[in-house]
Amino acid sequence: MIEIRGLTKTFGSFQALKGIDLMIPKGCVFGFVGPNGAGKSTTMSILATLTVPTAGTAKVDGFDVTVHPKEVRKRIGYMPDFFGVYDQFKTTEYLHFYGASYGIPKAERDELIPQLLELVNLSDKKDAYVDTLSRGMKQRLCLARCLVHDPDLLILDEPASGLDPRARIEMREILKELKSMGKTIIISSHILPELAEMVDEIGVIEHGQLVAKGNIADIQSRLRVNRVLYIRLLGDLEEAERFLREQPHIGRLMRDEHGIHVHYEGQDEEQAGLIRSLVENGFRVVSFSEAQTNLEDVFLEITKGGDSTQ
Ligand SMILES: Nc1ncnc2c1ncn2[C@@H]1O[C@H](COP(=O)(O)OP(=O)(O)OP(=O)(O)O)[C@@H](O)[C@H]1O
Repeated sequence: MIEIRGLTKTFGSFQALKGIDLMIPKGCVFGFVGPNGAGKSTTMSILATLTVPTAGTAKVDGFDVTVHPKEVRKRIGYMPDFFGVYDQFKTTEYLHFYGASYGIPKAERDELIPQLLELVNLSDKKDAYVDTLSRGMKQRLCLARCLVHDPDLLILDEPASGLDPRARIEMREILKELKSMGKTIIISSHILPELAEMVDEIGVIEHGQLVAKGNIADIQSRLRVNRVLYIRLLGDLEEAERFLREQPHIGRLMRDEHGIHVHYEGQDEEQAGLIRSLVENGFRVVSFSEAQTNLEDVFLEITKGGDSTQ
């Protein structure tokens, strides 16, 4: 559905995108993550045909965004990271306005708009003025607007930004429903653990370069994100800590009242050996557990710079 090759964008002498390659298959929900200013919005704006790339190509469903922008626009719904001001409109009028600009006849819109309002849980606000809606409601209305012409691809720039936890959950549920309708979705966000629950793949962008791509488990194993072990022990914890420091693959250690948190760089085999040597050396191990690393850890690991991203 999306085919990006060598995409570059410069603003004056500043290179916002430095040759991005990215393929996103049909039906995929793709999470685009990266720190502020990394180039997410610029990439999305190019896909939405609103920004012209300096070099490289971007295609949507086979159509090049610069050569066939009209074909691209028919196939995409774009939600920017700001909400335009249309405060004189009621929600229904707002959707009619967008529907009409896509050339959808009035009779069709009359049928479609209540369905869209229902999909985004705004049926009870159909006669409300847009400026009286809460931020979460405006975001959902904006999403409904993107769907008015039934596009195959949704480009959503930070749709959950500024929403409270309940509104974020509502947004997530709507996105799940859109996924089940077969839409391809590219979504950017800083709310990484939330993204993890709904995306099939993530791409991490930093300083205008794609530094990692794949499903979260793949990226974790490729980056060898450190495991964090928690070893609960009876007896002298200080002595256990000294012993652990001398073992291979041990990173940072942190002791609490009952045990020791260990940042561990070894694999399963070595980890099994570590348990054995603790026991063989007389340490009374009560439990040995492995904390799950989450997307937040992955993100920090990737964007800390250095060779971990290569
Ligand atoms: N029109 C412009 N003129 C000059 N610089 C720009 C322009 N648009 C974007 N930039 C710069 O390009 C870089 C990438 O911006 P972009 O908005 O794509 O980042 P982002 O990853 O979406 O960040 P955020 O998460 O803060 O929205 C930034 O350094 C930004 O200042």
